[in-house]
Amino acid sequence: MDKLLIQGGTPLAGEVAISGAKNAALPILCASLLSAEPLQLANVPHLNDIATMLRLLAQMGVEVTLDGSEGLALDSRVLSNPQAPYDMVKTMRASILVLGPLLARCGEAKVSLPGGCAIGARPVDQHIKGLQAMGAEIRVENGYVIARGKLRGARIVTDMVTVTGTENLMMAATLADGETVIENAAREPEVVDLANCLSAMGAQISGAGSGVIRIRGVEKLHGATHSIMPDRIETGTYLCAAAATGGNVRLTRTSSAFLDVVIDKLLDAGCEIDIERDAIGIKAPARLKAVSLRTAPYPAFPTDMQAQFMAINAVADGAAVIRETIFENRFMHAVELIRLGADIRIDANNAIVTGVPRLNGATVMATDLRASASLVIAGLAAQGETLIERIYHLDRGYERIEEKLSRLGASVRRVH
Ligand SMILES: CC(=O)N[C@H]1[C@@H](OP(=O)(O)OP(=O)(O)OC[C@H]2O[C@@H](n3ccc(=O)[nH]c3=O)[C@H](O)[C@@H]2O)O[C@H](CO)[C@@H](O)[C@@H]1O
Ligand SMILES: C=C(OP(=O)(O)O)C(=O)O
Repeated sequence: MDKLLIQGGTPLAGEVAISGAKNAALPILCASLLSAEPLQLANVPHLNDIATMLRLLAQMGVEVTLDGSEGLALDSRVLSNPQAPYDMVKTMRASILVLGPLLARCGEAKVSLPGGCAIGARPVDQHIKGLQAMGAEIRVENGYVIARGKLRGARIVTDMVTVTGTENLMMAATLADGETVIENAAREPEVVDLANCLSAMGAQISGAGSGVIRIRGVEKLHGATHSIMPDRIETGTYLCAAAATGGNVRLTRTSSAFLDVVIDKLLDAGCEIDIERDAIGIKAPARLKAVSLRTAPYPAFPTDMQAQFMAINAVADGAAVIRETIFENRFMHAVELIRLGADIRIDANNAIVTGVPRLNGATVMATDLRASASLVIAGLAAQGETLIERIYHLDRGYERIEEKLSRLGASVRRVH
C-alpha cells in the first residue's frame, strides 16, 4: 500500500492549477445513463473515484472514449446490464447515483448499498423514499436496492438536506411523467453543475441552487457537451495548506464563487486573499489566529473542509471550537493529529482545538478522504518527517497531490 512521506516546515509558494470537481463529475457521469445519445465532458479529474465510476458504467454497457487529457465521451445507447454489483460500489458512496438514472431510463435497477468514506452511517432512505413517491417499487434485499416501475412526477420533501439524494431524485425526475418538486433540496454548487448538464441534455429544470427544485419530465434527453466545475474542496484544501505553512500561493483554473465562508474563515485567521476571475491568491501570516466553525449544508461551512481547518487550528494562536453537524463520525483525523503534537479534545460533535507553536513529524494513518488531507496539511506544517499510511483514500479525491504540492516547493514523496 502506498504511503506519503512529507518533510515538513517549508512555506508553500508558487502557482498550481485546480482540477475538475470530483463531487460534480461523479453525478454527471451517471447522468449519461439517461440518454441514448453521447455526453461529451471536459475538465474531468483523474481520480480513483472517477476510474471506479467509469468501470461501473462500462459493465452496464456504456462505451467510454477518452478525449484528450481531461475529456471523456460517454455513449449509453445500449444498457445491457442495469446493475451495480457490490464489488464495484463498496469503495464509493457516489455509486448510488446510478439508481435514479437506471430506473428512469430502463424501468429497473439493482444497485448494491454503497460504501464510501466511513464518516457516519450514511443511509440512503431518502433516495428510496423519493423514488417510491415517484411510483417505483423498491425492496432492499441481501445488501441490494432492487427497484422497478415507471416513474411519475411527485412532490418530495426530504427529511434532511441530502446532496446525492437531491441529485438522484433530480436525475430520475427528468424522464418521469409530469412534474416533480423536490423541497428541502440541497443547494450545493455540484447540484447546480449537474442541473446545468441535464438542462444541456434537454431536461426541464428550474430552481437548482435553491431549496426547491422543479423538474418537468420529458420523453427523452439528447446528447450534450459540458465542462465540469472546478473542485471547491480541492481549492479549499490547497488554501489551507498554504495557510498552515505560512505560504504564498496562487491557485488557477478555479473560482472563489463557491468558497465565501471558507475564504471568510481564512481572512479571520489572518490570511490575505486575492480574488481574480479564475484564480485565488493567498498570503498567510507567520502565525494564524484560531477560527471556530460549524459545518452545515451549503451555503454554510462545508463538512468536507472541516478536517483541513482542524489542521490549521492545530498550529494557530488561540483555541477554536469545531462543531460537526452533518456526519456523526467525522473526527477520526483528531487522534492522528494528536500524534503530531496537536492539542485536541473531542466532546460529542465538538472538537476543541488549542493551537500549539509547532507540530512534530510522526507516522500517522489516513482514515478517510478529507481526514487524509488534514494529515497532509499538518505534515507540511510540522517540523521533521511525517509518514502517512493508507493514502488510497487521498487518491480517491485529490489529483496528483504529491506532484502539485512539489510544484509549490513541498518535500512530498510517494513510497510503495
Ligand atoms: C459524492 C458526494 O457528493 N459526496 C458528498 C455528499 O455526500 P452525501 O450525498 O452522501 O451526503 P448527504 O448530503 O446525503 O448526507 C447528509 C446527511 O444526511 C444523512 N442522510 C442522507 C441521505 C439519506 O437518504 N439519509 C440520511 O440520513 C447522512 O447520513 C448525513 O448525515 O454530501 C456530503 C455533505 O455535503 C459531502 O460530505 C460528500 O462529500
Ligand atoms: C465524503 C466524501 O466523499 P464520498 O461522499 O464519496 O464518501 C468527500 O468527498 O469528502
